[in-house]
Amino acid sequence: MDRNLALELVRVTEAAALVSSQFMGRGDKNGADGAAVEAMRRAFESVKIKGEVVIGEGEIDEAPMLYIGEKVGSQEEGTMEVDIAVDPLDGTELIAKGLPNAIAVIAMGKKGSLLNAPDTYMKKIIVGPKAKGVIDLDKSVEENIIDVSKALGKKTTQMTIMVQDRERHNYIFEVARKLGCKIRMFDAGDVAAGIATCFEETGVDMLMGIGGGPEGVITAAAIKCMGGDMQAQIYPLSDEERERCHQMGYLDSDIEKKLTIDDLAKGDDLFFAATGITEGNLLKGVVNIGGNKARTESVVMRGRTGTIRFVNAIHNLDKNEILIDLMKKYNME
Ligand SMILES: O=P(O)(O)OC[C@H]1O[C@](O)(COP(=O)(O)O)[C@@H](O)[C@@H]1O
Repeated sequence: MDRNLALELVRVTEAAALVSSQFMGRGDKNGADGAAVEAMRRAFESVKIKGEVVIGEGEIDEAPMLYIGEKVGSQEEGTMEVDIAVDPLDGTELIAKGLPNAIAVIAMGKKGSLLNAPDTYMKKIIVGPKAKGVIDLDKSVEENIIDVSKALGKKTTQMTIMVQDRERHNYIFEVARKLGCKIRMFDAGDVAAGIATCFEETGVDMLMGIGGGPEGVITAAAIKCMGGDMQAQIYPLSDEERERCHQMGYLDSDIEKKLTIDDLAKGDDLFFAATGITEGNLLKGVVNIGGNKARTESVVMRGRTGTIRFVNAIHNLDKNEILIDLMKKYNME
């Protein structure tokens, strides 16, 4: 895949971010999510690919748009066949409350490259390039922290670990505190949190914990593009989630399996794009700059070359048809 499709994808994440940002602080996470999905779906129409959604908004009977199996992109003959993983709004609670780190995000890869993960929880461990090859989900939390600290040439007291602020992570907090690590808790949005491990300026050395499975696959594509490392395990937290895995053809033995970054996102024909919706660690949020214009910041990655681009854009909201149509639909003109 020679074309840098990620540069086309950024227009799609920008559309979702611009639209969902209009819902900031309105306490309406479903409205924000629905609008982001619709904006992303519409923006995809102009991307010249034969895409199929492998990670999306749910099964066909659960989601009207961007459902698993939906064909997206122009679908023209001769265009590339690709797997698409979308999260039009990662951090629905964040946008509803106007909190940091909500993003619109897409990962894309050659057909068959992205794991068709069930919409259940997933255990994850993620590090940047310097600690590639040392993480192992079969090891204890303590061993992983110590091995990563050695790879980074840091004492454990100099390490910063990103962990979602949930009771289910108490075992991680306990060990990390015993080793004297700093912990950066986040409330939601583990794609943005995972990616932070690969940008040294964020100060984040690793992420550990149990988050969304779909988000795990999307994160893996980005981590692969940046040369970092990730391991995961599908981790149903209820009988209902386990049943969902079975319905998707996952046996109990598959659920137990340790997934490497290559199991999550195969090869290097991978693309990733994310646009900030609310102000974040890595990306600025959508900012209205007056004159009915808004500025967005996005990051775009390509697996084959490992190029990472930050894209700043100024959008003329009077000419943005997707935004205009959706604001009418949601009575937010
Ligand atoms: O403990 P929770 O809230 O179920 O969190 C798990 C997942 O929820 C999120 O924080 C946000 O998900 P939504 O955008 O669907 O609300 C994900 O990034 C994360 O993987």
